[in-house]
Amino acid sequence: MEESGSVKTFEELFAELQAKAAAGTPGSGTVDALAKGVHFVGKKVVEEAAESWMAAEHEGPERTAEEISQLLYQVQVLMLASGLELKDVYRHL
Ligand SMILES: N=c1c2ncn([C@@H]3O[C@H](COP(=O)(O)OP(=O)(O)OP(=O)(O)O)[C@@H](O)[C@H]3O)c2ncn1[C@@H]1O[C@H](COP(=O)(O)O)[C@@H](O)[C@H]1O
Repeated sequence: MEESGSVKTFEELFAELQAKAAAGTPGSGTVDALAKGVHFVGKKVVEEAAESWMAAEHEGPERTAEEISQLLYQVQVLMLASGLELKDVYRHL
């Protein structure tokens, strides 16, 4: 599964989402999700976790990677919705 072109890292994505949340960027799905709140975002996390599991069992590595990327995104939105930064999570690793 070689990646061509530019690759966004976990840290880069979080910085991008933080900036959009702080600016309230119009048209941002992240800003919209944050406005809906923790309950809405939490359900998205569970949904993407389930889809990652199903992809891993039935759909192969490429689809699994795609679903996991969405799970990582939703987890980051949940961090923002909870007022957390990456360092708050990393200190538990
Ligand atoms: N990586 C992601 C990402 N992964 C998933 N998603 C969102 O999560 C949703 C879930 O994907 P699905 O295909 O499961 O969604 P769906 O079932 O078709 O649609 P839903 O009903 O669940 O919305 C997508 O519709 C996106 O809204 C993401 N939205 C944004 N990003 C990244 O976040 C950055 C900021 O995005 P904006 O805030 O929208 O500018 C972008 O540059 C992207 O790199």
